[in-house]
Amino acid sequence: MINLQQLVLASHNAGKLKELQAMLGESVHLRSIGEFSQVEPEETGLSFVENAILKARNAARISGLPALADDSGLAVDFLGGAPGIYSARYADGKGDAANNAKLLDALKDVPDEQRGAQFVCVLALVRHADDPLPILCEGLWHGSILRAASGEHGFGYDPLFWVPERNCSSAELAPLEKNQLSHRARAMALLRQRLGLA
Ligand SMILES: O=c1nc[nH]c2c1ncn2[C@H]1C[C@H](O)[C@@H](COP(=O)(O)OP(=O)(O)OP(=O)(O)O)O1
Ligand SMILES: [Mg+2]
Repeated sequence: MINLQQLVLASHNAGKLKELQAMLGESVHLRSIGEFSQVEPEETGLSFVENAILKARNAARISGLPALADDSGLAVDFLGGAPGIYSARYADGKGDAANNAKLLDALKDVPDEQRGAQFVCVLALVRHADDPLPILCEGLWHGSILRAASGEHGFGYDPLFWVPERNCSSAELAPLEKNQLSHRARAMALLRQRLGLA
């Protein structure tokens, strides 16, 4: 059994930490890998699953604790699933605003009906760095890409992601609402089931 009192989140993204901690509730305390190291591992995998496992193993090795990793991104239909696993690096590491500007530009001549996209989240949980059986859970969130940014909540591509079931952007959702609908929420619901927390 995994000791969830001492679980490290293998992420340097404060937005993910906030959302995942809110979903897990107070019974699980997520410690940030930033407490142990500021060095981010190179995400050399070719899939969300590979990168999630790589980040989880790295954090478990550094901290000596069980580790949870989140590898996520935005897959845009018109772009053949790009930026996908490269979402964080889409504008060569210049950050969220540059990523969003590049995406708007790539889709500037694309009509509404071809602007479909999915947020993807893979969670990987390892008991220790060499765990041969990581727990893997995936969540998808279907929407489309707006023509301009809208909303102040969330992080990353949220201001560009239209949520059809709520008729607003993901950055216009209250945090509690995003945490019930998102790709991350879906992956976490599966993880909770697997861990017997649901
Ligand atoms: O709910 C979301 N709302 C908006 N944008 C999102 C979301 N979820 C992932 N994203 C975007 C942010 C980043 O461009 C990429 C994740 O990249 P990803 O490598 O998994 O995370 P990261 O580098 O920010 O932190 P870390 O690797 O330390 O966990 O997808
Ligand atoms: Mg990353």
